[in-house]
Amino acid sequence: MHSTGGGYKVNLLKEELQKYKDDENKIIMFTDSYDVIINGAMKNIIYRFKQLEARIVFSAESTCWPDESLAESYPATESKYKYLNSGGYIGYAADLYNLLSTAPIANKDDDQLFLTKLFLKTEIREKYRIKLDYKSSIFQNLYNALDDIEMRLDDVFSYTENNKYGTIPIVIHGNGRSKFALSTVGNYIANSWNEAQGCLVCSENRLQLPKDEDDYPEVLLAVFVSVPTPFIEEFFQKIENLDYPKKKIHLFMYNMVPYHSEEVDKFTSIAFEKYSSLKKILPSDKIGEAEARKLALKQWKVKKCDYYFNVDSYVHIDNSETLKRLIEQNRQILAPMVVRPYKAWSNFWGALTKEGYYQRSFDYMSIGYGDRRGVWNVPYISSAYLLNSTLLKKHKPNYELDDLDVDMSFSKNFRDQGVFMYVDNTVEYGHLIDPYSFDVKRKHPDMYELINNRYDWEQRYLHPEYMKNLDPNTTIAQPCPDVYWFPVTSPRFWKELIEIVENFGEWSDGSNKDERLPGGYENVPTRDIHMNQVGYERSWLELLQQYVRPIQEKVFIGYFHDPPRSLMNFVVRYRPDEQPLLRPHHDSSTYTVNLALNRPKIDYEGGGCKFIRYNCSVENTKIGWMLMHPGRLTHYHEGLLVTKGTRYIMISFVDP
Ligand SMILES: O=C(O)CCC(=O)C(=O)O
Ligand SMILES: [Fe+2]
Repeated sequence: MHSTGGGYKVNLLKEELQKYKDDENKIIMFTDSYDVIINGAMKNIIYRFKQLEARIVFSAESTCWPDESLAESYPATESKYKYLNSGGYIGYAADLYNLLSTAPIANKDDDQLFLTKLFLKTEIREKYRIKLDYKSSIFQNLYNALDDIEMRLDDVFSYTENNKYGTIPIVIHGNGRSKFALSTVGNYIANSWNEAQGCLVCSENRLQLPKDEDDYPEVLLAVFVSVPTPFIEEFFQKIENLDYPKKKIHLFMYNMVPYHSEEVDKFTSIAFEKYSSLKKILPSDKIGEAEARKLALKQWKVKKCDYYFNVDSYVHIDNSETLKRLIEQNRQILAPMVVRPYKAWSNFWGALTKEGYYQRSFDYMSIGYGDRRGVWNVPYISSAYLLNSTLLKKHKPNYELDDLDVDMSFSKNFRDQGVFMYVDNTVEYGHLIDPYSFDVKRKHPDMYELINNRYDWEQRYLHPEYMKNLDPNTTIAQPCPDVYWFPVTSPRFWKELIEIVENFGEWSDGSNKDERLPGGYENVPTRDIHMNQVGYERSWLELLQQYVRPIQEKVFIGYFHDPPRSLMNFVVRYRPDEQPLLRPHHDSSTYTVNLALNRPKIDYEGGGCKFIRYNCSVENTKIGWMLMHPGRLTHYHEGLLVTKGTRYIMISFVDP
């Protein structure tokens, strides 16, 4: 407002001041409004004004604007905030009226320039005892001052402290390019959030969904599969689980990844009957993402839906209440906060660099980790968000701004229009998948996601009972002396691991000659496929480190080796007509792990592992359960004869 048009503010104020032009005791404060937050009581403002011993006080800032050349005419001061800012001032009515009447100002003129020129005239300055608020006792202009201020949160009152001058300013002004900093501060001050009660504004202006589901607002649910995404089955399952009447949802399904066609079809063929309508864009339609997003918005209008709920394929909506809660929160643009588990990557930014890219805000981690909960005004959201159709009256989403990608365009478009975007972490809504290194050329690529998407990998591939192993009260089973036995992987893991190796298919020939080994010789050969042949070595070693090592430390006490080292990790295949058994031997390992990948008496007959020194065999091996035993000296062992079918096991020689 400082540029053309600021003069209008002065003229309006002057007109209003007419009423009090002779009042020498009435105190009047003027502030801008759309970029100002007042965080304190009137009596405190008056108290501080009186302490400044002036008739008129202007707010001060560190940049001389709009006419830099006036800087040298300013009175000398130690303060960093040397220059007048016209966004806030306070004074006695009569003095203010007379000051503003000293000279005329056109509506289109710059108010800051006008007031600066008055201030710079010594006789006027002295006549009205005009001072600048050098220490931000009342006014804090945020531009170029963000390093001077710090958010202070206490049990009842949140405030910004000016560290440079030890003051607690009351009128906070997001001047110039500090608008987003003001929004950040505004998440806390003016009774928005405090330490004791958390978010105070979250319960304001909420919307109550109707009792009868038939009266629920209609939602355009736009699902975007734009990149190959791990754990897409679970993604669709969670969409399906959303607790919202499907007949009130119009579905827009965009898929541009041929690999996901099957899952998308599976989902939409069921969705087709349940949802109010379905529009589907397939890879063969050859429609780019930005274009598709435009079509989705169009569909929103065609179907006249009250809301637009965007969910990208790498957002798992774990909380089935999400859609309802977002609607109830009643904002124009609201994103459920989602974060990559164990990482700091989320679907919002707390602050922006000058160039408009990501910057970590002072509260980013507290919000991301959920230490602070609320509904936060932020400069960037993506991936999952609810738009209210009231937005469309004045504003249009735009996914194609300048050369920016769709997400950057989306947020920048609203920032530029001054529309606030919020992210909600009042509860857990879900989490983000990291699609970055997902390689769909592999067989069962999700199996390879232990490192990048550990949380989801565990949900799908870790044995449901695994965690119990770690409970100090759980004794690990010991079918033979110093042979431990525990569940590690889920049924799906063994099924897919077998399919990975069988799909690869290049089983060793079972002879002593083995080109895959450094010496080229295997003393006790098996028919096997090594994990490095199917690209699974890194994942498997991670599995050993994350899930096997803790149990090793529990049962073989005093032995620590982190990470476990293992050069030989392989799936063994026993068949009556191929290699049906393995003769007695020692392993070249400190300890060996032996994971059963299929079921005795169902998938094969015979088989098992016998520990000769103890005359003890484990034949009733359990799928997904792992045997762990010392490799040498005491645990001389053999693989027992398989008489029918195929037996698969996964072996590692740990710390050879
Ligand atoms: O068949 C078994 O369970 C034992 C396999 C084994 O000892 C090995 O591969 O070294
Ligand atoms: Fe062995």
